Amino acid sequence: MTGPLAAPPAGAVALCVLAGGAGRRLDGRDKARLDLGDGRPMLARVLDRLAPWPGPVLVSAHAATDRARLIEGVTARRIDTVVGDALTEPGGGRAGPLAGLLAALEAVVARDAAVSWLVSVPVDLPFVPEDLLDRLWRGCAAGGAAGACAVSAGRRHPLVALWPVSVAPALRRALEREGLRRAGQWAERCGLASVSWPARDPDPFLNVNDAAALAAARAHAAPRVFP
Ligand SMILES: Nc1nc2c(ncn2[C@@H]2O[C@H](COP(=O)(O)OP(=O)(O)OP(=O)(O)O)[C@@H](O)[C@H]2O)c(=O)[nH]1
Repeated sequence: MTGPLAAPPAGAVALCVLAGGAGRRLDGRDKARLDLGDGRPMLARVLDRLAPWPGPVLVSAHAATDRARLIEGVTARRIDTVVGDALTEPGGGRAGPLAGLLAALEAVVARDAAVSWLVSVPVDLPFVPEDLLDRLWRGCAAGGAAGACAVSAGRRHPLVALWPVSVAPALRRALEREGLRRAGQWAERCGLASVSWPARDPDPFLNVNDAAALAAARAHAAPRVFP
């Protein structure tokens, strides 16, 4: 980043919601479509919390053909592009979230020269903080880093991060030639600044990975009914 700008230039930061997972710990349910009891699919919830996003909005699916299923019930939200994964495992299996991140980075590099950064957010974070871009940006600028990654309760969340789009070729090399798959390793390699969020209940990065986390998220998200 050149100079600690107080805010990103308009249109310079894309958003990518990663939604191409298999959801194995939730018996294969599509997390993007989970309703926490507030009448919205989780993808809509995440987009609502981060709206209005001041740049292109992408959703990363495993295959671009997943588009119709993914955006059903979400059409009132702004989605500029749904991208399919940039690579798969031999046989067509999922290569993991970094394959989705790469697809999004390559898509914005190819289509929009005004975009220099991209924020990735997994779709299974229904309480993602509304000040995500602001704090990641300021943490990145303050640390003189290339990008920034969210931390809560002492844990790094390598997929909740601000990336310079210029890392796309290096990410492709790492995925294809080294077989790198772990997001934490990739974040480490990019030298991202760590940006901590204050503790709160629920944790702003509560991750709906399994039945227990889904129950906890539902307890926090459902509209309260007062007698
Ligand atoms: N585009 C894309 N996104 C993925 C892929 N694998 C995981 N993700 C997304 O990355 C985020 C973190 O995924 P995980 O929780 O590790 O995996 P998951 O598939 O959602 O769940 P499990 O199968 O239970 O591990 C979620 O938002 C997923 O939708 C993939 O192969 N491609």
